[in-house]
Amino acid sequence: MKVKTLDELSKLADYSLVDTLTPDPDATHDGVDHYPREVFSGHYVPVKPTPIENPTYIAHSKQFFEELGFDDDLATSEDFMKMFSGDSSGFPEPLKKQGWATGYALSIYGTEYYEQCPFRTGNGYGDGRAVSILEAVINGKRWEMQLKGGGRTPYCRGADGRAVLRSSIREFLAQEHMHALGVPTSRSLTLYTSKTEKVRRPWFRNGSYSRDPEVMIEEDVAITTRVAPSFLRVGQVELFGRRARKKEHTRAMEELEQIVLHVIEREYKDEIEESLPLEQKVVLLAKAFQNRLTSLVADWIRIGYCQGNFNSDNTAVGGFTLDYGPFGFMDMFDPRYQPWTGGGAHFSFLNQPQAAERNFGMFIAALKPLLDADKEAGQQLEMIEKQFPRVMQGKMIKMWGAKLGLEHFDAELFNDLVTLMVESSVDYTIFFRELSNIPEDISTLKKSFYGDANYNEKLLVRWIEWLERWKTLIDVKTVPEREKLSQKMKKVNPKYTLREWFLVPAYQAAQREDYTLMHELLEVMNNPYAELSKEMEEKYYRLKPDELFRVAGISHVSCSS
Ligand SMILES: Nc1ncnc2c1ncn2[C@@H]1O[C@H](COP(=O)(O)OP(=O)(O)OP(=O)(O)O)[C@@H](O)[C@H]1O
Ligand SMILES: [Mg+2]
Repeated sequence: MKVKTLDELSKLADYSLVDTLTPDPDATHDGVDHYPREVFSGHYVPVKPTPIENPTYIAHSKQFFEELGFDDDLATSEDFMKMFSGDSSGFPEPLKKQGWATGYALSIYGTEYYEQCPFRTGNGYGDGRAVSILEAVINGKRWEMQLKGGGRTPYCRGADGRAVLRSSIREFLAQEHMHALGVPTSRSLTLYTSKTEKVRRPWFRNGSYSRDPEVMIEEDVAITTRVAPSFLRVGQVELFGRRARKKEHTRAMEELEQIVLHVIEREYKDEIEESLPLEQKVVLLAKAFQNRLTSLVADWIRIGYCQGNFNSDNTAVGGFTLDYGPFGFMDMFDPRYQPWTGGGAHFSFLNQPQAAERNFGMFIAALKPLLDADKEAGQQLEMIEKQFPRVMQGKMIKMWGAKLGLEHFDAELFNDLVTLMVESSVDYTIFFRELSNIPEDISTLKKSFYGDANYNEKLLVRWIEWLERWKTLIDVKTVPEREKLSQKMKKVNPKYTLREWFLVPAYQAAQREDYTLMHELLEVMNNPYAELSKEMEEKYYRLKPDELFRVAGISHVSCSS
């Protein structure tokens, strides 16, 4: 039975888990709480979303609707549209008219920060424009639904609480693409925009090469609803860990314990036995999260994804991708690829394992106060922390092995490949996809070369030698064996990734109310491993045109909101 109406959807609401948490004792009763203020305690602030004006439908994820059992017509029905564009006035029972926003702490590459909060205490930092409005159990699975751009909360830090159409389209498409790539992620439900409500954002002049934004532009606002088992972040656990460590208030330790048990219930229920004592649960949680986080980062690298802003508050404790802000899918292979001008080298492409380790370290630090009385558990936690590089390395080796179709990873072959890829300026996606065809010679691999590598005899000779060595290692003797390996490699080496220069014309057209490109991208990027039509191949399986390199807003972004 499909969910066809908001009434039917409301029957699936189940706030029983969020209701076990502690609301901010200073919160207003009506949820009208839209100015920056310090929130000293509690796990969330009840807050009403602010609807966008005259919401217009742009897209919903058909695939995700199908998975949830939602009828497609729901996405354009009046009351559903109202709900997911921020208007809670007409909600049927038992839906809550107030949503909730959560506070979190920030650390960047393993250092605690407080300055990002207007009060310099960390008490004003959290979901500034993300408002959760529903927790529902659908076909036995619990989902939280969150409006991004749903208006100001006490954590808005003076900003407008909105997301613009440009960034919302990027996020909407990227989430579904990531899922199709087989990488854990929050999902996209719907995307609505307003043609009358606008906000101003710093941006670049057309065709500019500037690293920093040069002008203020006016943009349409939009709301994407994202969906996940929870939106718990490392930064959130950190907030309570810091408060407990500093004994900031009498309930600080209790609130930390509550949030940690909540994390287990929401994200690790199947892996951690309910009846265990708290200390053991904490140790198992650390281990389980380490396992997920390391797999996630290896997956990002497999598909050429750089998160750009991999702070602890952008790290989901459930171990999935969250916050599609200044992200990017790499074109030309560069170990130091970083699409965000504000991001720095520590969050660059091949440094993501190290950044993950730092975030993991902050997670461990947040858990520590709970183990003060149990020395042995404390030591186990430290052991787990120390194991991070080894676990991460293991996942990386497995991933590179799979990308190369090798049973046993060969470090020398791999290192030589990285050197060659850098020296030849190779398109990351096209190279591995072409290699997955197990080519006779290097002629098809050359499709992935940018620049002059094609005319560099010495380099070509090295490529020929490298390919020969690779072939001896993959050891396929018969045609069926070769076909089998090729198919296997094509399942880990996508043909299509959501490059920024595909996104730009799609959101530009959307600003003119032309959504064809956006829908085409949704279709193509939902099938990233497939062989699609010749037309799609010519459009989306090709090198980035020369003239788009270094162009602001295409090769790098400054602001994502
Ligand atoms: N327009 C805005 N209004 C209010 N708060 C904002 C706005 N833009 C960003 N923020 C807040 O700034 C902080 C850091 O920004 P970041 O880009 O990580 O967040 P985001 O893209 O809004 O977040 P996320 O996807 O992680 O919820 C977040 O707390 C976010 O809520
Ligand atoms: Mg964020």
